[in-house]
Amino acid sequence: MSHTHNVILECTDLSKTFYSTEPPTDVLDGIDLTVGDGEFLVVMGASGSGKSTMLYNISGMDRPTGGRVALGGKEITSLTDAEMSRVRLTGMGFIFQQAYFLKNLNIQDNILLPALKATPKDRTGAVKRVDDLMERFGIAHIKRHGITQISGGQLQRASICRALATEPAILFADEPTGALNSTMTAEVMDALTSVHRAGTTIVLVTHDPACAARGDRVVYLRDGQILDSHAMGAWTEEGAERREDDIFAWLAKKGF
Ligand SMILES: Nc1ncnc2c1ncn2[C@@H]1O[C@H](COP(=O)(O)OP(=O)(O)OP(=O)(O)O)[C@@H](O)[C@H]1O
Repeated sequence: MSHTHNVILECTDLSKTFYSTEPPTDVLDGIDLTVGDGEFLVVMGASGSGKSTMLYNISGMDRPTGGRVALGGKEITSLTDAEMSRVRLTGMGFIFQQAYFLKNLNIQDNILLPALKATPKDRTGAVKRVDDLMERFGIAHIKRHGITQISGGQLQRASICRALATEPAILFADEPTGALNSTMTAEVMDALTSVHRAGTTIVLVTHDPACAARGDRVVYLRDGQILDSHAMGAWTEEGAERREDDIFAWLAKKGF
């Protein structure tokens, strides 16, 4: 984390055990993590190292077995389910490998849903925010399309619009380019770089060093622990290739 950043998210001694298995599965084992306000943090690690589980537990989608998580200085681990839902709806945005959109609504109405839920009395404001976002991410012309009528890259940019329409302080992304070809991956990563430059904090889980190169810092997970952290400074198009090589070399040393 850059020293100029204030802390937005802080996890202390976070652990997660699944008791649904016999024997129980320890997945997160004493995670200490600080994310700076406005930081673009990348989470990497081998398959099964606990990346998704960590993302779900730091974002209140799941409840850790131990430890605490504070968002903006406020502990969220002890909130009720209803309080937690409200924090997720108004303070956080989420994107996943698959866009969870409703088939019977067009793209614009899908993007509008969470924004209307967050501010039901301000439909005009929500529509304006959504229109501006769709314009900014190059999908305004397909707003009346159905979700099966657009490309995977457009669908993921729509997911980004939906996540940002509530103006969250932090955006969590779990392998958002995992199902995309390299052209669409670049489109989505350009969108995330723009989101980051506009000041939103991002936590991105990815397997792809080219995507990781967009971040300010990469943490590496192994067996549910943060093994190492690699600070990179701000991404530029000119420096992209060198950063990617640098991440490759860093990962190779960990046997990735
Ligand atoms: N609900 C669950 N019940 C039991 N075990 C689980 C559950 N969810 C995840 N796990 C286990 O936790 C471990 C970490 O899973 P997780 O999905 O967090 O890893 P990951 O690093 O994101 O992997 P990938 O890169 O393959 O997505 C795996 O061994 C997985 O089987």
